Amino acid sequence: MSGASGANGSSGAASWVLMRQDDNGNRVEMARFEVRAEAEAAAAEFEARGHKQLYWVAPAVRVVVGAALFDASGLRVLAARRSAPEALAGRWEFPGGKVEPGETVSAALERELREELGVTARAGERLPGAWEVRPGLELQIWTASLLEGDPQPLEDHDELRWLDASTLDSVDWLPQDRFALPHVRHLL
Ligand SMILES: Nc1nc2c([nH]c(=O)n2[C@H]2C[C@H](O)[C@@H](COP(=O)(O)OP(=O)(O)OP(=O)(O)O)O2)c(=O)[nH]1
Repeated sequence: MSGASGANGSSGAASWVLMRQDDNGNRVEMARFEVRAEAEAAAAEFEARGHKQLYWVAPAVRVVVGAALFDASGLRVLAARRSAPEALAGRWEFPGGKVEPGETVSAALERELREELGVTARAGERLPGAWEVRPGLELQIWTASLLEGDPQPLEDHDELRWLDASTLDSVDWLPQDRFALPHVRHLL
């Protein structure tokens, strides 16, 4: 299958996935492709073998993980104000970033918090929901606990603010993040 980058997506450019659903309704990602026609050809090849599985091609979705980072008391969560790009500057978000190919979401969260805020944090659980940032990019929010360090706006942000249940709505959140606020509030 030329053009495939393997089930773990070793190529950052791969943007089409070949999916399979078996008799029990289980869906698995079989391979990733950079070129849609190659993914379609692979799907047709499998279909032609006449097994009972279903094969189809779908756009690969890349995850952006946002961290609902709680302080030691568990009563405050960190919001970060973006400094770039221009279209998003001034809006508030949960610190985080894109999951790299082959990286787990928890590892990406911990890496982004180290890079962006200079802290050591441990990823917790995923909150319900997923929101499209733009086609092919999906935002998930995960909880995180601060283990070490005092968060600083080292990259991508120009201000940080700890918010509690009474101030959670006081900043101008990015639209996708607003959907996650009820779940975050529930934990405060
Ligand atoms: N990090 C983060 N990004 C968000 C949130 N909500 C939201 O819409 N976004 C958008 C903003 C960006 O378009 C995109 C994430 O990009 P990013 O710039 O944070 O990712 P990154 O650190 O991996 O950046 P890069 O390496 O690709 O430059 O998702 C959020 O809560 N956290």
